[in-house]
Amino acid sequence: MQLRQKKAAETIQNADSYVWYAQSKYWSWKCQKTMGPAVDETDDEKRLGNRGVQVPPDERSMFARCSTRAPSNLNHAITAQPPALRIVTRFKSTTPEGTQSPDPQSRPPKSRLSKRSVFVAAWTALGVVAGWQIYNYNKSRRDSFVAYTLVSKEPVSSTASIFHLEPKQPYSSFGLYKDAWRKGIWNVDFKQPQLQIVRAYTPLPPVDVAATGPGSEGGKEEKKDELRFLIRKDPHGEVSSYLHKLPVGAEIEMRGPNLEYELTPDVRQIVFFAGGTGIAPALQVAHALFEGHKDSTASDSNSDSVGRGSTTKSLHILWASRMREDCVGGVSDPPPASEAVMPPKPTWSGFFSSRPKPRATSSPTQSSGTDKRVAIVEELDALKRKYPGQVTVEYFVNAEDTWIDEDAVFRALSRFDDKEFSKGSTASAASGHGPRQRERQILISGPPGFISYLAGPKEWRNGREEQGPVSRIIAHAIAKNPHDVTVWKI
Ligand SMILES: Cc1cc2nc3c(=O)[nH]c(=O)nc-3n(C[C@H](O)[C@H](O)[C@H](O)COP(=O)(O)OP(=O)(O)OC[C@H]3O[C@@H](n4cnc5c(N)ncnc54)[C@H](O)[C@@H]3O)c2cc1C
Repeated sequence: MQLRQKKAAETIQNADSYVWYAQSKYWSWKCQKTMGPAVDETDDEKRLGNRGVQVPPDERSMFARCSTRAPSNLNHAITAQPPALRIVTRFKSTTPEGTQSPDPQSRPPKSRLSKRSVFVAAWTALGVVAGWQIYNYNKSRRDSFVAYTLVSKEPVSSTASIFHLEPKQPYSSFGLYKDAWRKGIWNVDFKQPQLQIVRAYTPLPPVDVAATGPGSEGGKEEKKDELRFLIRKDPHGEVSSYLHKLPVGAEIEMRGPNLEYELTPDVRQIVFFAGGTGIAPALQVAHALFEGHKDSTASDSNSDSVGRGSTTKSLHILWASRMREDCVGGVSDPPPASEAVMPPKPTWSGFFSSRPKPRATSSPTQSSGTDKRVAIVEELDALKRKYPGQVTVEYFVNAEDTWIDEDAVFRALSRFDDKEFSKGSTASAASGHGPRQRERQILISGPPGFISYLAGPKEWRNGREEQGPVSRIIAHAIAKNPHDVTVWKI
């Protein structure tokens, strides 16, 4: 400790010597004479004058030689001194040849050090304050409602439309949303102003014009600040029926983003179970999985942080709709060629006796002949074209008696490639430990009944909604087709 203090004092002395040396040279030049120490006390007094300028003894000697004969020069000398000199030389530590280090007692190193400390502390404090202000600014933007305009409503089916919204003000929360798109699943709150109630809605990812193609049915250009939402009309629901009644041009108050699920860069394979408008989070996940972590990759935009290409990523979506009109034109991808072994039929088939008996099939894998496709199906098809073989979709339509049952989950698990890791248990799957479990995820998003039917309900604990244990169809399927996988109920 003492040694460190001594070193610091030496450094300062060296720096000071450099200053004095430079100053003596400057004043020698200015006064056209060689500098020297004051000859006696009177000379010293004269040099300092009565200006109350605090000049250390050594410094006085330098200014003085000049001022003894020409007192006006002292004035000039003090004001004309280069102001930045001391700060600049503070960082120099060598003593110029032929100069003497000043007496350390005359310039306590502590005060010099504290000046620098004060400077550094001031900048640090400024940085902290600025950071805090930015955080608060973002938080207040997130927590306060912002006015958006409903620019168009695009009917998807008799009960659902895609709402296109633009911010009323040119400033907007675009920056906040840009970050959210990269992260994973997020939503915003819409306000019903008369009742002062809010409901959450999930934005659809930006339209990829290149993938849909400007000439194609889905080739629509999206404005930078625009947000789109797939909103189902519940005739008895307060906010959804209010939104569906709004005319184009109406104002909607929105607050967000609220991040629900963060997709970490190590996630490689996802099986996504979507129920109804739960397809919106599935599209968000597709966006985050394939586009979200591109920035963090070093040289190859197709490589992740551990050097594997984005071509090793995969997403299989199982989308269940009530009616065919919600997914018109959707054609299921065939199961993978390697998938051969089907699980034994469940012995507990009567378990869901209150429900229609599930059939272990998704909707047809052949096109029905009609070219008409609803907007969401077009977007899913665009994803499949952009990431061939990596994005696959199965459609289930309850009205056509196709259900996501245990066989469907079993087959979906077979899409997790890399069989060498195909081991584990339901318990470990639910715990979410181990690198493989982070790389492979099962996500379930939809109405509470849908989540509960597939994996058991979420649970309320200490005033918070928690995941709850993974049970039912997903748990049974994992038990029969073991994979290290993490299950998330969204
Ligand atoms: C994170 C999140 C994201 C979401 N994203 C979307 C999305 O992208 N798109 C979308 O369409 N929806 C989404 N939702 C659902 C949405 O938030 C609303 O819940 C939905 O629109 C219905 O709200 P509402 O106010 O219209 O209905 P509510 O008024 O909440 O009513 C819902 C249903 O409950 C019934 N009900 C109400 N009160 C009673 C009562 N006392 N007794 C019996 N029944 C009652 C109503 O008849 C109605 O059928 C999301 C929900 C969450 C949590």
